[in-house]
Order: sequence, then structure tokens, then C-alpha cells
Amino acid sequence: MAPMIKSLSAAGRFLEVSWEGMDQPVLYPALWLRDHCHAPHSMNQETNQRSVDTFAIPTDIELETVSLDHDKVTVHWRAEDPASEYPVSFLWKMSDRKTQAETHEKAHWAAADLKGALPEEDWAAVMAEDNNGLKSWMEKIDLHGFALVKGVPATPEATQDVLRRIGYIRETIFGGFWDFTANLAFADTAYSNVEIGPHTDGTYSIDSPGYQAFHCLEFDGTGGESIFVDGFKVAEDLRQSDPEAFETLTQVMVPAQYRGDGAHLMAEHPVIGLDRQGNLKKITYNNYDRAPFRLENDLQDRFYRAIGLFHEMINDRAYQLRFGLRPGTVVLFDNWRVLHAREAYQGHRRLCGAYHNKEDFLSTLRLLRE
Ligand SMILES: C[N+](C)(C)CCCC[C@H](N)C(=O)O
Ligand SMILES: O=C(O)CCC(=O)C(=O)O
Repeated sequence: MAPMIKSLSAAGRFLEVSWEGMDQPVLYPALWLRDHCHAPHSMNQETNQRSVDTFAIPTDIELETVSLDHDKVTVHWRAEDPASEYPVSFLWKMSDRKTQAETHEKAHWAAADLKGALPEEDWAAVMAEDNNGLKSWMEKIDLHGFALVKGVPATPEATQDVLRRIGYIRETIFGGFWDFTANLAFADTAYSNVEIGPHTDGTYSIDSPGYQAFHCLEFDGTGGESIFVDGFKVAEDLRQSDPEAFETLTQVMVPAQYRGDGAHLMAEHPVIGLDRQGNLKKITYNNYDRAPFRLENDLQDRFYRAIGLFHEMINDRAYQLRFGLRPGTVVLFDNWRVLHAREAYQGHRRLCGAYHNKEDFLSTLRLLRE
């Protein structure tokens, strides 16, 4: 919610706005303002797309006058350009260049932080059309990197209905919504009963699936416990304990590949991906799918040391939330942050689930937050 505007003035090359509660006024450059005009002559009111010709705006454009009427600021230009309009909320959102990225708290965790108190929502609340339960579930996923939905009917249909509350399901070589057992339907150990160590999916994908969901529909066997690790917690601890190893894992582009099922997918990502501000953005790690690659020998040694430390940490029980997936409980986790694993199992186990794109989850959550 934008604070009140204490004062505003047209200062030639800048619009100067003093916001309630901010010590310093905010300066908005004339060219930037003209380029972001919200009036119908410059923005398509149906599609919210820019229609002004950015490149025809005089680069030395200057403001003549400015006025405020309720929640709209109007600027008159010295050039012959028509008056421009700006919602106050827009100017507030653009008031601080440093916080352009939507920064929402991430609560990093080790096992002890969440044991016995896993983030969850009830199925009925998540499905309710008022979207309150859906928002609460998605906020918990955004905060913790995962959250459960309890009381879901143990059917593929009910599971799909829950997942589609977030948005359309991401298609991959494995299809869209998957429902599988240890039948090696695909050339991947997920379709077997062997142990799979902590990893993220889609390291071989240029756009790794943003989120992944599992719902165990049937289980008649032993073992098969699931493991979840907060890769952001591990990365931040490594940043403190071994800055060189952390640096290596943010710098080395690690290739991965999927060969089989009529595909040869390849992509490369750093194990620890950072955003422009140096904040954690994406963990990409799957030692099984790492493709052969060479580095200059010294760096090769540093790389093996660094992934050795990372491997040790993600396999440390102190970081591992461990619980069995059982019928009725859907888990949805951030595949760009949380690593998942499975112990070997014996007997029958039927799992269903799906991926969502990172952008589609964030789009739905953004709309729910408006
Ligand atoms: C589709 N389903 C999730 C069942 C299995 C996908 C296998 C994913 C692969 N192990 C990877 O790490 O990308
Ligand atoms: O079977 C499981 O619990 C998970 C398998 C897995 O790691 C995956 O599908 O990526």
C-alpha cells in the first residue's frame, strides 16, 4: 500500500516526490517517466502493454508541471507530448531501485527447525473457492520451500485437481501428470525401487521445473522413506564455513544430460545460482545426471572438493527432513531450492505427481497477493 505523497515537483529533468515516512525525496527521470506513461495514448489499456514509441521520445525531454489528484499523478511536458498519467501505486512500487525484485522472506531450515511441525494445509481449505487456503499453502511453499496438503483423496484425479489450483502442469519427456510405480517406464531410477540420494530434478533442462509434487497413492512394502533438504540453508552454511567452495559452486557451470526415451537433453547450471544482488536463486544438483566435462586441472580439483563438501552436507541427517509419503498427503516443493531423495524400498509403491514452471507458480502467488 503506497504511503501518502507529502509533496511533488517538476524539476525539469526529474519529477521529485517526497513520500510520507521517507527521509529523502525520490527522483524519477523525465525520459523514464515518459516511457512509462499509463495514459491511453502511451499504454494499451486492454493489455497493459507499452504503446508509446520509446525511441521517438526526445532524450532531453523535460517536465513542465505536475499535479496530484487522489491516486493519480499527471505530468505536463515542455515538448508537445500529451500529458502523462501515473497511478500513485506505480510510482511507489518504482520508488526504490534496489528493491525491484519481489523480495519475500525465505525461512531457511535444518531438520530440527521443522521436525514435528511441517508446513501444511487441509485439502478442503486449498480447494475452497475463496482462495484463502490456496494462498496460505502457496505462501508456506514460498517461505519454507515446501508444504503438505493433508486429507487429499488418494486418487490421481483429486491430486490433479489440487495441483491445478496453482496453474497448468508442466509437460516434460515424462509427460504431464505422472502416475508411476517401479516399472522402469522411463530410463530413470525414479521408476525403480533403488535408493536415490538428494538431488534436484531437471538439471539437464535449460528451464528446470520450478516445483514438483508427489502423492503416494498406494504403498505396501518397506523402506522408501522420503528425504527433503533445504538447499538454501546448506548453501548459506557453506558460504560461511568455506567461502572458496561456495564461490566455486557459484562459478562452475555444470553440464547435465538425459539420454533415453527418444531424447538427449542437455543444459548447464552452477550448483549454486545467485541473482544480481548475490542472493540465492537456484540450487541445481544431481550427481547421477552430471554430464562428463573437463575443467582446468586446478579448478577441477577445487570443483571436486566443493561438490564433495556439498554432497557431505546434503547427506548429513542434521539437514534432512525424513518422512514416508503416504496416501492422503500431497507434498509440493520448490525444485529450485529443496533437494529430495528416497530410500530404497521393497514391495509395491504407486506415486503420482507433476511439475510446475517457476514462473507459473509465482504468477499465481503474485495475483493472490494483490
Ligand atoms: C517424472 N518423475 C518425477 C516421476 C521422475 C523424473 C525423473 C527425474 C530425474 N531423476 C531428474 O533428476 O531430473
Ligand atoms: O520416488 C520418489 O520418492 C522420488 C523419485 C525421484 O527422486 C524423482 O522422481 O525425482
